[in-house]
Parts: sequence; C-alpha cells; structure tokens
Amino acid sequence: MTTTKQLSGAGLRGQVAGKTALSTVGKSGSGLTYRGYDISELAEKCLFEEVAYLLLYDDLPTQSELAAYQDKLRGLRALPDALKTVLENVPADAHPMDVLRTGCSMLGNLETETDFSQQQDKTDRMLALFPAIITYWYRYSTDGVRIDTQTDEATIGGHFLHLLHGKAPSALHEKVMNVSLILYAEHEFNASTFNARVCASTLSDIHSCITGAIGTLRGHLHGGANEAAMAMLERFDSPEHAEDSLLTMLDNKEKIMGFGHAIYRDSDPRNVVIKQWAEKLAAEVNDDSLYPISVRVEDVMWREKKMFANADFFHASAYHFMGIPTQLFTPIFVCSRVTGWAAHVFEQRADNRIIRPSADYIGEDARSVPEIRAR
Ligand SMILES: CC(=O)SCCNC(=O)CCNC(=O)[C@H](O)C(C)(C)COP(=O)(O)OP(=O)(O)OC[C@H]1O[C@@H](n2cnc3c(N)ncnc32)[C@H](O)[C@@H]1OP(=O)(O)O
Ligand SMILES: O=C([O-])CC(=O)C(=O)O
Repeated sequence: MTTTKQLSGAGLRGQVAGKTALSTVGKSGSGLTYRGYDISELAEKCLFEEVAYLLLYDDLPTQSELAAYQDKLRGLRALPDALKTVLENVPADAHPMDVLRTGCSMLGNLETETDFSQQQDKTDRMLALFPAIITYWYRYSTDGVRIDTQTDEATIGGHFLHLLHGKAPSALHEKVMNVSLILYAEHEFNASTFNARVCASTLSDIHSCITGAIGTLRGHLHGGANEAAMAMLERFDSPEHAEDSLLTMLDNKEKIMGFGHAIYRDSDPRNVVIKQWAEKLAAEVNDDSLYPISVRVEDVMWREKKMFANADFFHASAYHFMGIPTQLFTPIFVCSRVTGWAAHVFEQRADNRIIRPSADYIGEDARSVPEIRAR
C-alpha cells in the first residue's frame, strides 16, 4: 500500500510554496509526470529535445517543430571568444560545477537578457551551450587542446559525448544520455529549482536565476550525490566488501549518497529506468564489479533501512561505463535541469509575487548596546 511521506518539520518540508503546472512528484508515493506525461513513457518514446520543448514551449513538438528545434539548438553551439578566454583562465583543479556556474554567469554578461520576451531564446542558448562550456574547459585543462564546440550531432547527449571523447558516440551511449537527460529534466520545487524561482521572483534576469540554481545543485545532498555515490562505490572491492562497509557506515549514522528522498516514500521512479540502462552498459563493457557492487548496496539499504536508491545512484555506474569522468556527472545534470529551472522561471514570472517567507525569532530579547569599554 502506498502511504504519504511524513512531510513536516525543518527545511520547509510539506509547506506549499507556490503553484506549478510543470510536474508532479510522488503524487501516489512514487510517480513523476512532466505536464501530465509519465517520465518512463517519455524516456521510452522521446528524445530529450522533445521533453525540453515540452517544458519550455508548453507541449510536445510535432515532427517538423522538433526538426526546427534541433536545428536551432545545433546553430547555437559556438562559444563566444570572451567566454573561451574566461574558461581558459579557470584553474585546472577547479570543480566543473564551479566552471559551469562561472560560464553561465559570464554568458549573462555577454548575452544579457534585457527583456523577459527573450527568455525562451536565452534558455535555448544555455541549453545548446552548456555541454560546450564544460567540455571546452575540461579538454583545455586536462589535455591542453582547444576543441571546436560545433558538432553535427542531432542530440544534446550525443553532442556532449562527442565533445568529451572527440568522436561520435555509439547509438547505445547516445540513447542512454538521452534517457538520462529526460529523467533529470524537471522535479517540481526541489532546492535548486526553488532557488531559481526565488531569484526570478525579484524580477532578476534568467542567467542569475540559472547561475544560482547551478550552485544549489552542486551540493552532495542534491545533484552532487551522483558524484559522491561514485566516490563511495569506488572504495569497494567486491559486493561482500560493500556490504560490510555499508553496515559499518550505517552503524556510524553516515549518510549513504544516492539513497533517500525528501518527497518520495516508496521509490524514485527514475531509478528503475536508469538502473536498466546501467545494467545494459555493464554488459557492454563486461563489468563484473561496479554493477554487482551497486546492486548489493541497493539491496542492503533496502534490507537494513527500507531506503531506496534515488535518481542519482545508478547514474553513477551508467556514466562511469560510458567513460565519463566522475567530476562531470553533476554538470550533465545541469545540462538537463536547465530546462526545468527555466520553465519554472517562466512560470514564476507569469504569476509573480516576491518570495519572502518569515522566520521564528529565537535570539536575545531586546537590549541596549553597551559602551564598547563595558563589553
Ligand atoms: C536528484 C536529487 O537531488 S535526489 C537526492 C540526492 N541526495 C542524496 O542522495 C544524498 C543522501 N540522501 C539524503 O541526504 C536525504 O535522504 C535527502 C537530503 C535526499 C532527503 O533528506 P530528508 O528529507 O531530510 O530525509 P528524511 O526526512 O527522509 O530522513 C529521515 C531519516 O533518514 C536518514 N537518512 C536519510 N537519507 C539517508 C541516507 N541517504 N543514508 C542514511 N540515512 C539517511 C536521515 O538522517 C533521518 O534520520 P534521523 O531521523 O535519525 O535524523
Ligand atoms: O526533488 C528533490 O528534492 C530532489 C530531486 O530528486 C531532484 O531535484 O531531481
């Protein structure tokens, strides 16, 4: 039987902070829909670009609308020279999420949104450019090459892998990227989206809203969990070792990255989808370690704590099997979630009141300021 998660206490849990027509999260304990479409069906039948269009332009595109949208995005892949210069000056040991945050902010200086009527075009530019920002810096700082960020890849996922690896991806890898970007695209009032909406509610520009959201997604309790999960999995030599270590971690009340959720109670519907693809990728690379270890961690977490893997957990192994460096996991999340963030900014702007909650004061009673010599 499906029950509702206890939604109360700190962290604004259970407080309704606004309205949205974009997604439902955990309505029956575990489901997820974008504008009424179930994500497992979207992931099966659609390209990520169709889902981006759904979120940003209100409905699924027709065949010709999709073709035109993909053409538009393909035409927006070139990095401005000034942005390349900034990226080349970011330290090689920077975190790629910080690079993306800076890249987004710089783009806002170069191509400023001066009127809200530009919001869709500005969003399409970010959607087209984020893979280039991250891979240009990554390839420059690790291999010393200045890559051409223009590829003919039809999809954003394929484009990202092409830029990263310097060659066209396999059909399987492009498909997995597509599924992954769909799963990550939108999730109601999560922390980073809420951040974007708070920023939007002050009538700020869209690059500021997205820059703030990137910083919020970076933390390990949110999008950064996919990287943190990978770091944990790499410490385990075998499923047995994983189980022993996990039991100790749980005894020590450590948080296990990639598990639990603020809203879902029974399961995260994105997990079953990405897990299937992680299994396929494991078979492709003849993996007999990372995938079985991941499955054992999932089993132990359920057996010991009744805790389920969230969207981030099997993304770790899936991305790893496609040769994606761990530090780029959360930036890929950004390449997808920029659609959901922007759609929320549009929604906030369309029916705005500045978001400004109140606080319970727990400080000192009113008192007078003592002279400095008397303190
Ligand atoms: C795309 C995403 O952002 S999905 C989320 C990604 N984040 C993670 O995977 C990080 C690990 N998970 C967590 O930290 C949390 O589960 C969150 C941040 C996702 C949700 O936090 P909350 O809503 O506060 O969790 P919740 O209220 O369900 O916690 C209940 C109890 O379970 C514990 N718990 C929650 N998650 C975990 C976990 N992953 N490992 C171990 N214990 C956990 C909490 O510490 C709490 O224990 P307590 O009652 O003794 O204090
Ligand atoms: O909804 C949340 O709190 C976190 C999450 O899963 C997401 O943003 O995808």
